[in-house]
Order: sequence, then C-alpha cells, then structure tokens
Amino acid sequence: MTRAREVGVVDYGDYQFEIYRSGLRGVLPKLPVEFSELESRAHAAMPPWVVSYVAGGCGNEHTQNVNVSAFERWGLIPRMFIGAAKRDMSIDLFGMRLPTPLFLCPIGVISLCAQDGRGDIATATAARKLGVPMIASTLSNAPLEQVASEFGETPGFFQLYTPTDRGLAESLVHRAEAAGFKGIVVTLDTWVTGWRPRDLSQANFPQLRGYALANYFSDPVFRGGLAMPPERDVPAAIMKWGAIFGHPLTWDDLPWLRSLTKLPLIVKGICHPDDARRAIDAGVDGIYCSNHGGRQANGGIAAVDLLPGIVKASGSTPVLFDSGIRSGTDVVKALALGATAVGIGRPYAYGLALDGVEGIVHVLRCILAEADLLMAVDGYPRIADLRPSALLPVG
Ligand SMILES: Cc1cc2nc3c(=O)[nH]c(=O)nc-3n(C[C@H](O)[C@H](O)[C@H](O)COP(=O)(O)O)c2cc1C
Ligand SMILES: O=C(O)C(=O)c1ccccc1
Repeated sequence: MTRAREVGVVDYGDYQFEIYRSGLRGVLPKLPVEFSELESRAHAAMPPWVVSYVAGGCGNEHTQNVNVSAFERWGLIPRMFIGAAKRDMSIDLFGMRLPTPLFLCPIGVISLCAQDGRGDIATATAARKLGVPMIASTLSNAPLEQVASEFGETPGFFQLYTPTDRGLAESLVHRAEAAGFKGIVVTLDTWVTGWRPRDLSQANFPQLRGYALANYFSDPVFRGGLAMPPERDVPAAIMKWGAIFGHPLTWDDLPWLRSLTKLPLIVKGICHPDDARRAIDAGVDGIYCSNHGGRQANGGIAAVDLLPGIVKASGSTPVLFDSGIRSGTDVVKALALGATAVGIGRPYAYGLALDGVEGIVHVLRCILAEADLLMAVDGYPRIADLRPSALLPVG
C-alpha cells in the first residue's frame, strides 16, 4: 500500500499480480474490477432514493453520458522501444509532492452510500491509506474537523459551498484552516440545484431531510442565526440551511474569497478559457475544470472537450479535472490533455457502497493499476511524457 511519504516510483500495476496470485489460492476479487459491473452491483446494494441522488444527473442526462463517452474519441498512440519498466505517477501540486495524480472529488452526502452512514470518514481513511487527497464537501455527515483528523499524512482540501451569509463562509474557511486542510476549493456551479428528473419525480432531496448538514449545525455562526439550537428544532435548522445555502457569486466577490485564506484557492466548475484567465488574474491558485458530472446543467458539452482550452488559458496554473472519469485509461487521457490532477467521483461512491473503506481502496487501486499498465505497455513512463501529441482524435 502506498503512503504519502513513499512518493515516486511505485508499481501500481502490481495490483493485477496480487489479483492473479490470490486466484491461485482460489480467491477471486471481492468487487468488480470494471466500472459498469461495479456500478450495477452498487446500484443493487443501495436504497433506490440514494441511487437516484448519486447516479442521477440533469435533464435527460445527455451531458452526464457524453462526459463518459467523449473519452472514447481519444486514443493513446502506442510507442515502442521505450523500456518503460518503471513508471512514475507522482505529481507536484501546490508545493506538495503527491504519489499519484488522483484525488477524490467532493461528494456531498457521500455518507448515504456507506452502510454505516460514516462515508465521509471512510473516504478520508481511504485517502490516508493511498495518499490520494480527498476534497471534503461542505455537505458532510461528520464535521470537517473529524474528517480532517483521519487524513494522516495525506493532504486534504475543503470544498466550500458559499452561503448567502459571508460570516458563515468565513467561519467555515477558518475552521478548515484550523483543522489542517491544505487548500480551499470553491464550487461555483451549484448555488442552485440543477433540474434533476430522477430526484424530482420522487421529490427526493436528502439535504432537506437533514442529511449531511453537520458542518452547518456545528458552526457557531450558523447556530448564532437560529432561534433555537439545531438539536432542539431540527426542521427549523434545515429550513434555515435551505434559505442560506447558495449565493450566486459574481466576479466582484472573488477578491473577498481570495482574502479569506492564504491557503491555495481553487475554483471548481470553470469551463471557459476566459473564466480561467480572469480567475487567475484575480489571484486564484488552481483552476478546476468540471461540469459537476452532468448533474447541474444539461448543456450538452462533455467536460473533457473543454479541458484543452482551459489548460491553454491557465498557463502554469494547475488544472484539476473531473467529470466522466471511469477508468485508468480515462485518467491517462485527461493527463495527456493537460490536467495536473484528475478527480474520481461516482466510482468511489460505488466502491464505498459495496465494501466501505476497502471498496474505495479497491476502486482507486484498479484505476491506478490500469493507468500504470497503460503507461507501461504504450511507452509513457512519466506523466510528463503524456502530452497532447500522445493522443489521436478517433471519433
Ligand atoms: C452524489 C454527488 C454529490 C456531489 N456533491 C458535490 C459537492 O458537495 N460539492 C462539489 O463541489 N461537487 C459535488 N459533486 C460533484 C463531484 O465533485 C464531481 O464534480 C462529479 O462527481 C464528477 O463527475 P463523475 O462522478 O460523473 O465523474 C457531487 C457529485 C455526486 C455524484
Ligand atoms: O448534489 C450535488 O451534486 C451537490 O453538489 C449539491 C449539494 C448541495 C445542494 C445541492 C446540490
């Protein structure tokens, strides 16, 4: 198992030998090694309303689907005589050396996927075990301090949903700093929930039933705005949350956001090169290209098709990417298109649903093994070798 301090050349592909060796003892992998099977098993294991919330997307889910299929329009060109016997998947991010280019996307209500309701903690534990950073959502069943206490040496990032109350935003950021988070990720595309037919047809919005509001209910500023503490009047606290949750930020808010912290500030949901440039000019440290997994807008463009423009506009500023990553090949292609680090979203939620911490670890190890073996076989031993010229458009 990789620890954050063992950064550098790690044989992630060895997971396949581990699987084959276990097979010699008659032991087969407990969980699927391929995404579609993982997804169907996880869906069968979770209550229907949780499946609806996690798997669902905006409108007829066209954007969500093309996020995935767009990766098939790129092919990695095999190179021979490279001798890629050792591969190095490590990256530099915000002055930190990380063993892999992966991170765990913020998934609010991830706790719902865990059989014991402790999904935030399980995700943090998996992050610690593999040295893969977790971006912890504002929407969490466990307060951010508890989540951070599980990280060990693995850096963690705090994802901020900016409420209408600036004082509450400041309080959340200062709590995240005090808890040891290494960066703040502000999500820009979800100040209002997108049109989600699966959930709408069942009137299913878990937050309004009180799920994943621990960061609010434990916050002194939030509590100060209530007539009674959340413990004494849960419905009133939930309604207050609904009233203050989302603030439609404008460029005028960015200097204030920047002033909140000296930690790296990353903006999530950036899809246009002009937005990337303007955010960088205003002092952000990282651009996070994402369309929220197609959950927010069914605009019809795959996130990965927007990535090259964002990378070009971002210059030397790191670009984080998610939306549609389902396999190691997808990771390799996103890196070749210029992503600095690549986010795993729904796949880890499904690993969690099936086997807790070990399920997440399994999903990440499968993705890392596949990426590593692709880099080996096709002759790209270092991430720096993965450049746009390594890809051929095939669709
Ligand atoms: C159930 C669910 C909850 C999510 N909650 C958040 C959240 O709290 N904050 C956030 O910035 N993004 C959230 N996201 C979006 C993810 O961070 C990420 O952008 C998305 O999952 C990527 O798409 P993919 O999972 O299809 O690869 C959520 C995604 C899912 C599936
Ligand atoms: O479900 C989501 O994707 C999400 O991030 C969210 C979080 C809080 C409120 C609405 C949506």
